Amino acid sequence: MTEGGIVGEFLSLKEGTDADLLAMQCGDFYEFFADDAELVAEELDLRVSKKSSHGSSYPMAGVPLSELTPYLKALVERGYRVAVADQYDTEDGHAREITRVATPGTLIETTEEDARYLAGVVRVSDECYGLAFAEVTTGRFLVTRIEGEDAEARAITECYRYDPVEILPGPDLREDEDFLESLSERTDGEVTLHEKNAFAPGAATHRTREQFGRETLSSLDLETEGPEVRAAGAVLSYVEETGLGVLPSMTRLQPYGADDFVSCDVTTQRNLELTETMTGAGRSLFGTVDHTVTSAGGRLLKEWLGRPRRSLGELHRRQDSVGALCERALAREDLREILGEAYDLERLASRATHGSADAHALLRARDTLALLPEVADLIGGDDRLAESPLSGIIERPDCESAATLEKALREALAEEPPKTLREGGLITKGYDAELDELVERHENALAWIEELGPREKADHGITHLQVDRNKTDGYYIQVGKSEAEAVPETYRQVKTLKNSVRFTTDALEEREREVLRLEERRGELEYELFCELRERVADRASLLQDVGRAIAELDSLASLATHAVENRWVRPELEESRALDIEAGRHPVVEQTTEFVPNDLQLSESRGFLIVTGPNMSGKSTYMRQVALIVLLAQVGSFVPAEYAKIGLVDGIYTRVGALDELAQGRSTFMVEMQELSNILHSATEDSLVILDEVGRGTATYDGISIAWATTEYLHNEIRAKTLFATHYHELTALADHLERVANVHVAVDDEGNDVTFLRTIREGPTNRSYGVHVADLAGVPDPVVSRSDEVLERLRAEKAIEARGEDGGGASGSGTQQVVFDVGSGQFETASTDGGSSGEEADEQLDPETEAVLSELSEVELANVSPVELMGRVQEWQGRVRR
Ligand SMILES: Nc1ncnc2c1ncn2[C@@H]1O[C@H](COP(=O)(O)OP(=O)(O)OP(=O)(O)O)[C@@H](O)[C@H]1O
Repeated sequence: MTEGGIVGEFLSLKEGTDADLLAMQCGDFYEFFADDAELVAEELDLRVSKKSSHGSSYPMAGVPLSELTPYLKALVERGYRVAVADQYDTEDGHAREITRVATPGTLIETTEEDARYLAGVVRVSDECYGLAFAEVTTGRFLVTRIEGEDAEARAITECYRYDPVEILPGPDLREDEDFLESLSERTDGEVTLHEKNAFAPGAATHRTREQFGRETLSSLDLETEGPEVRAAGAVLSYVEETGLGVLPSMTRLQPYGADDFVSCDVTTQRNLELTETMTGAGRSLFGTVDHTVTSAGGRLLKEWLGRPRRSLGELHRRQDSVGALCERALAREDLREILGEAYDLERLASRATHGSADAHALLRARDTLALLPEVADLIGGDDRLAESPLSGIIERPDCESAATLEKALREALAEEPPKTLREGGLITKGYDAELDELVERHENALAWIEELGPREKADHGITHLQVDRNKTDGYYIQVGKSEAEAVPETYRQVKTLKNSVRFTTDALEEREREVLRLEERRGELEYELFCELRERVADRASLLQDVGRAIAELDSLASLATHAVENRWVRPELEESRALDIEAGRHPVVEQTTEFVPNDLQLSESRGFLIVTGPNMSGKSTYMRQVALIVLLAQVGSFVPAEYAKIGLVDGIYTRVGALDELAQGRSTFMVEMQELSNILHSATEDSLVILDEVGRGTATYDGISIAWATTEYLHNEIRAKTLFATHYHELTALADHLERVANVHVAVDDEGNDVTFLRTIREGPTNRSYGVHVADLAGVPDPVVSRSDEVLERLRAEKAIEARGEDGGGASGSGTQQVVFDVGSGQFETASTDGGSSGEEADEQLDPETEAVLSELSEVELANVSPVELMGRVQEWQGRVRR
């Protein structure tokens, strides 16, 4: 350190932290110096001034103490990690030390409704990952282990699901650029390289035990030193290191297993537009079904949509609750009205433990706790709701303790406290005897001063006299200039103004000192009492979290019920089977903006694979997504857009549809398509739902058909997953005749005359033609091109340049053209030239009679009855006849 003084102190503190910026308290301001000042000024539009220190001049930018929070938030949201150094008194002046580092994952002062997860990711081997997700604003703390061949992809999917704002990769991952790149493609999280030791098995286990209790790991069946525990330990150490003091709000370690939830990989979540649309425009599923009235409810509903469940019991519980709320419209509206008053208790709990909750925050906690009995009465007072699982939800938190805490807050807090914490006015009368006495003395002293003016006026006959107070002069008696001479001797002049003179007296000064002393003492005592109260609330963090969670759950369920009623959704029958039976199903998002044509779907043990054909734009994709979304909603516990639905539970939903966003990233569409296909073929099981839209389209036709063909066979024969496959390759429709569980459906169009009308109705069987040229016309392609396309199409149709051939060998016809036929029996393409006669149907038809006769004799030879010599003679004879 070369510089001394305040800037020297700043620079030396800065050197000791790996944060990007340092905000250092200097009296009533947090100051940034040198390069930091320039950068912060630029980012936040602050004024830069100059600070001279030890003969040099440095840029300086500052924000008042009370305004640090919004500035910190803005800097952190722009990706900076900001260290904060606070000032404290020492015997010979002040000293400063870094008390916390604000980073994306540990920013508690957020106003965003979305969860802000901090993730730890540990890799033990290619097939074993441990993950921890902590939300410092609510104290949630989840861990999971992912094992198996596709562990990496699934670990990334988990990260996508929680969309962490900050990620701490373990020691084995930080060098793996491919992994880090995938992570940054899939999430917006900042990657932070936290110290390697924090991930060490022993240290991490120790820390996790310290946080959640010694026995927690074994009671939760978590392996000591396991990868998820290592991730958890690292996250805890990071939160501690950033100095936020929110660790106490992390009260519960929640392990979860992949088997609890329906697998729904990143691609599928994006394709189905669960929480965001692919183009950024329009509504996502969440945007459509979200009617929650609290931010915690909204967060939970979003989480539910991203995490459909596999447990019939849990789903039935949610359905029963939604069902009861659907039936009781008035009670539902009352419930939503009460919940609408609730504040985010989970976040309040974190702010209390962090020490950043002010009196208004505690009042909000109090008011929200007070809603609990109201909600319980409402549910208990309605038979239908009372017998539903809703009553279990409201009884889950410890209502008695909640009432006690609410009472304590009611008895302590003043109704309209000031925003600041050190000026008094926070605590209500009757809470603390010492404070009451102080307040009384303070009020008496103030009353004495208040009465001083009228008293002096009366005693000394002065008309223009008033007693007032300001910052520089303190209390004073102000007398009009004309009467200034008439004041008694006890008055001492302190200031002369244009029209008046200010005086003080010994008695007033004494009272003033008393008032100031009492004010200071009152401020201190109230602050102490407030901090005690806040600590008491912080100690009950887990109670607040429970109540907050119950409110969020009720809100999400009421939201699902509201949407179901408003949109005539029905309760699906759920069962453990392979059935999927949907009558008059609709797309939950498209139905909001379109006169939607409902469609059915039937899948069963014997019919598990649908090939969906139909013209472009007819509605194939919409139909398939609608099916996937209905299944997903059913496994969230929601009602579904249909007249009737029976859903056999699935263990995963996999989709392969357009790849808009990947295109924007400049990757080859076909490559992406094949990677996605590969993921599906690796991950899907017999119990999964697979949606394939146009697989193989991005490459040459033959390659495309071959891949589509082989994929169908593999899904049908090996994986046996429930599948919907939309294709423009009509050749594939022939598969229905050959693969037992494959059936064809098509989207019907009415093409009477020259016009094509999309009927949007799904019918059994394959479509007989495509309507691409018509869509080109609709899209405004110039007329000459459209009419020429029509001509070319007619020719191609007449000549049947590509068509399928079944095992019976029928199907192809025509003459004089090159034929490409697909032999269903062999699964191979054959190219046949009708004049060349090398192979295929056309060649057969053109054989001359002599050759035909030879072939017929050949086929009749019974090898067992012919000697080799005789056979050679006959072959020689046949050759002679054919070669002629
Ligand atoms: N059942 C329906 N009722 C009303 N409108 C529908 C229905 N199905 C689809 N649509 C509308 O039809 C349009 C085309 O649908 P979609 O994209 O599903 O067609 P597609 O057959 O998959 O097209 P392509 O083959 O070109 O990908 C969309 O705008 C959609 O909103």
